[in-house]
Order: sequence, then C-alpha cells, then structure tokens
Amino acid sequence: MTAAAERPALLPITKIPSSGLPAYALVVGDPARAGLVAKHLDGAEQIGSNREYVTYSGTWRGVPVVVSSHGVGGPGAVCLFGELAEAGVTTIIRLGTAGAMARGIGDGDLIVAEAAVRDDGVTQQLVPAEFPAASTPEVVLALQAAAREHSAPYHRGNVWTRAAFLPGVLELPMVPYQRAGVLAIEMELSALLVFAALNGLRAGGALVIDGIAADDLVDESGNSGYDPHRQVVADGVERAATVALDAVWRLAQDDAAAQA
Ligand SMILES: O=P(O)(O)O[C@H]1O[C@H](CO)[C@@H](O)[C@H]1O
Ligand SMILES: O=c1cc[nH]c(=O)[nH]1
Repeated sequence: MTAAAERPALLPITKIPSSGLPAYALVVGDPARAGLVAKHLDGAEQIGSNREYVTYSGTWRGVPVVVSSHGVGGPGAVCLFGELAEAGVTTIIRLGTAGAMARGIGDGDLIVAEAAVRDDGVTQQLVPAEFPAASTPEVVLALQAAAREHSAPYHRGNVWTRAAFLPGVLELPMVPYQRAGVLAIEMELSALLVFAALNGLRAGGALVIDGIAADDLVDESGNSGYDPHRQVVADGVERAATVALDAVWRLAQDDAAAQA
C-alpha cells in the first residue's frame, strides 16, 4: 500500500488527485452520466467524489481518459475545469444535453458546437464580455468525424449558454438568437470554452437534444418541450458517449503523430 505521504494530495473542490491525470477529459453535468460513460472505459476507477463532482479514469481504445461531472451551471463547472487543468488535463470535451432552438433538430440528435453565446453568468468576471467563446477547431472536426463514423444525426453550429434555467420577469432574447441561427440552449459550454482559451487548453462540446426550448417550435411541431427522461434521449446520450470517446481517440492519434 502506498504510504499516505507518497499519495498525491487531493484538490479541495473535486477531491481529485492534484497531479498525474490523463491529458483528455470528458465532462458532463450529471454525476450518473459520468458513471454511464465510465462503464465504456477499460479499467475504470472512481478517482474523486465531492459535492456534484464525481470523477473516473480509465482507457478508451488504449487512450487514458478522465470523465467528470460538473453539475448544473457555469460557476460551479469552472471549479471543476480549474482542478482538472491543475491535475494535468489539457483537452476537455463537454458531453451535455441541450434544448433545440431551430427546426429540423430532433430529440436525441447531437449538436457539435462551434461556439457559444456567453450568458453563462461567470466568464464576465474572468475576461471582458466581447472575448469570444469558441471551440478548438481540431475538437470540432474530431467530433464531426466520430459522429459520421457512428452515423449519429448531428448538426454543427452555435449554441446559447444561459445561466438562468427557469424564467424570471425579464424577456430573454430567444427569438433574436433563433433568427441568428443559434441551434440549441444549455448552461455551461461557454464557460468551458472561455476557461480553456484563458488557460491554453483545447475544448469543445457535444450536446444531445432533450426537448425543444423555443415555444414557437413546440407549438408548431407538437413535439415535447424540456423532457430529458425519455428513451430517445437516453439512446442519444449512449451514442454521443461513444462519439465523444472516439473523438478523444482521434485527437490522441493526431497528437501522437505530431510528437513522432
Ligand atoms: O445534461 P447537462 O450536461 O447537465 O446539461 C444541461 O442539463 C442541465 C439542466 O438543464 C444543465 O446543466 C444543462 O446545461
Ligand atoms: O439548459 C437547457 C438544457 C437542456 N435542455 C434545455 O431545454 N435547456
């Protein structure tokens, strides 16, 4: 058994080891989804659990990967991203869920995010609001290639990251963003993309549609609004887990070739 003094210290928010983590991470909102993704890994073991942050490591097609949950909302998610980076992670892909905002996007479809609107409620305190929240191009292309390989229905484009899940008394700009072609809404991606840009990491997002977020589309199609607990969503998440892991594998192959 390793002596206590030799074991890496645990980081304070997520209780993951402070060093030696794999370079590649998938992050998800729901701790149960982290467990679901970990089931795909060889040699999976839980390496941290505190608050909403549950973390596993293992390998996918021989590539060491970490899978962590960040809970709901950008401010808490950034705490995870910071500790993952401190522990050695350099590429982070968010495997999340999102509500559709445009016609032609079905339940269980995948959104490969190119960029995100920064209404995350946290990055405005990190860098001026004009700073972009863009995915790393290699991550976008790796996700797209993996989605095609698995015949996963996918759409590539912009998403809206918004801190307020429930409505208040203010009218939020759903219609203008729909007119601008934004595909879907979720709550953490822009925080990841900005955090990654400020810290020299690569990042991107693969989001599974769990309902329709725009009222006009619900009325028009008769499809459901927010309804994440359906088989079509579970099937989409399963498919997206494989897509995201294979995107990691593709990035790892490219990284190894670049270093050879
Ligand atoms: O399913 P996850 O990854 O949590 O993503 C979405 O679901 C949660 C609630 O809607 C928010 O965290 C949102 O971003
Ligand atoms: O923020 C979110 C996340 C998933 N689905 C939605 O409709 N909204």
